Amino acid sequence: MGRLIVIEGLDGAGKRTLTGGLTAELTARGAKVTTAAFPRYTDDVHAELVAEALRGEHGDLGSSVHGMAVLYALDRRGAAERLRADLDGHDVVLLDRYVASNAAYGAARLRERADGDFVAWVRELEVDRFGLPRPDLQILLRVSTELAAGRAAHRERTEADRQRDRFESDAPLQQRCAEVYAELAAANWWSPWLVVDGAAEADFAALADRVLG
Ligand SMILES: Nc1ncnc2c1ncn2[C@@H]1O[C@H](COP(=O)(O)OP(=O)(O)O)[C@@H](O)[C@H]1O
Ligand SMILES: Cc1cn([C@H]2C[C@H](O)[C@@H](COP(=O)(O)OP(=O)(O)O)O2)c(=O)[nH]c1=O
Repeated sequence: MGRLIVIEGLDGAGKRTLTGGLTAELTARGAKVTTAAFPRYTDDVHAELVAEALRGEHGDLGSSVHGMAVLYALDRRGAAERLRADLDGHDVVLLDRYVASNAAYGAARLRERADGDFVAWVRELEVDRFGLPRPDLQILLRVSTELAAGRAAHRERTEADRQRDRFESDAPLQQRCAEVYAELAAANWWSPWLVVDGAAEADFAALADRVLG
């Protein structure tokens, strides 16, 4: 049974970059690694609906925090069987965003904290009801909202298909989201967390040690 490792953080925190670097380091050590990223915009109809709602389609769906969260959750539910198979066949499965993204972004939109009703609702839905695999480690890439926004804006200008959506360009929302993430990590919500400074160059060797337990 492989280890399920989740990378969380704001848009522009460096999750994709860390996923790539960590995969290279782990593979160089001989580990069998596979990765996935949520939302699975091109592979799942629920994630497709999320993208459309973020563009203003589907009436008031995009303004419903719970409605959007159910779609993100159904995307993961549809991936659960594949995730379990991947865990059976690999040493490490690395995920770029998972259940905690739903908790952090939804709570931030509702101006709640990590100990509020929304985060408890996400846990009941995705953990208790959908039975999604529990991560062995959740890594929070912590960066200031200014740095994350600066990186995301730069990426938006230089890479195709990396436009920020309206929530990702909302600085106060990102700030509240960062706070909920910090609280989730401090509480070791659902499983153990590791907080990493995303402003610096990542220490892939040290991280790989933690990932391999
Ligand atoms: N540790 C880092 N130091 C400097 N720049 C970084 C670092 N990590 C990522 N970046 C850059 O910041 C931008 C956003 O990174 P990315 O990995 O796409 O973030 P995310 O997946 O969290 O949205 C990219 O242009 C990337 O090259
Ligand atoms: C996976 C997930 C993402 N989100 C939010 C976080 C981001 O604002 C947004 C999109 O995720 P993101 O990973 O930033 O996708 P991309 O950069 O490819 O557009 O969705 C949730 O609210 N709940 C979730 O479960």
